[in-house]
Amino acid sequence: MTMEKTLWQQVQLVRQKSPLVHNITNYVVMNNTANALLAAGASPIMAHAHSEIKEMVNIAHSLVINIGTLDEYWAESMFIAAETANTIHKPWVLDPVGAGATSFRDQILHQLLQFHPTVIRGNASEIIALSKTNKTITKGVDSTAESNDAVDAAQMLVNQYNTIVCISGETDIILSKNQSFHIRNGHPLMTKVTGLGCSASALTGAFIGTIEDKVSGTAAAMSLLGIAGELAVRESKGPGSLQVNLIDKLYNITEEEFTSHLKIERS
Ligand SMILES: Nc1ncnc2c1ncn2[C@@H]1O[C@H](COP(=O)(O)OP(=O)(O)OP(=O)(O)O)[C@@H](O)[C@H]1O
Ligand SMILES: Cc1ncsc1CCO
Ligand SMILES: [Mg+2]
Repeated sequence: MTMEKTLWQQVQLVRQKSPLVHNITNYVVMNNTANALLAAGASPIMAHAHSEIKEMVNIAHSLVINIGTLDEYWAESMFIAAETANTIHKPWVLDPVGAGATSFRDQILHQLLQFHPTVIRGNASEIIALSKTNKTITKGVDSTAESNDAVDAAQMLVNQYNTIVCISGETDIILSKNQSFHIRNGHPLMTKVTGLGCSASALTGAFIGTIEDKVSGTAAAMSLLGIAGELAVRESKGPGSLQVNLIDKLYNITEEEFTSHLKIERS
């Protein structure tokens, strides 16, 4: 089977299985993230109360931890969730929003890494900062580096934490121990809608909660968002309509659209 077909089958599998994705994410993107998951066929739940975290991780198919609007209470929620996921082998995604911006973020991220995220998805600045907390170049939550600059940093994270790393940007680069993907879909206007990286992480959660091959699942999730994004841009007047059109495209995308627009290389 071609890679295009395989990844499309995974998109369909998420629609059929409708995985429950437990998100501990930030206040900015909760709504868009839940809508992106629903549009792709998954079932989102946002929950962070300490009293319910363990049960929620147990019933969910996957967990997504996003430190965007971190505070002390939520940090503890994240530790409980990540520890539970690691213990019961539930796949989980770490989105290190704003890594390197403050020592608080870096400290929490360092602790979360000890629970071996299945996938880490961040922009290039965040991945670099995550690997070298002593030399930070993150400026807020937007990337100031290119995906390529972050490859060495990502490789280090892959080896040290036995994880998959996805560096998002103009090219999405997915690295694991034995294979890598470069995906050249998406559109620059996507950086003008808040939280599309967060949606990428959440979709990755839905796919790794459904698909056994976590690297391929990550590639399918990133391909879906990139293609849906570039097709949605064609129907948009600016970031406002893009946000809405992207949700529609995640829901409506056809096999023909997916397979004919996919720009992916595997190595
Ligand atoms: N310059 C670009 N050209 C084409 N597509 C892009 C570009 N930048 C981002 N994208 C698309 O947007 C997606 C989200 O990636 P991005 O790196 O912007 O996330 P992020 O910085 O974490 O965003 P946020 O923190 O706002 O959620 C990428 O996977 C890609 O499809
Ligand atoms: C703008 C912003 N600030 C904290 S989280 C977030 C959403 C993008 O990650
Ligand atoms: Mg981000």
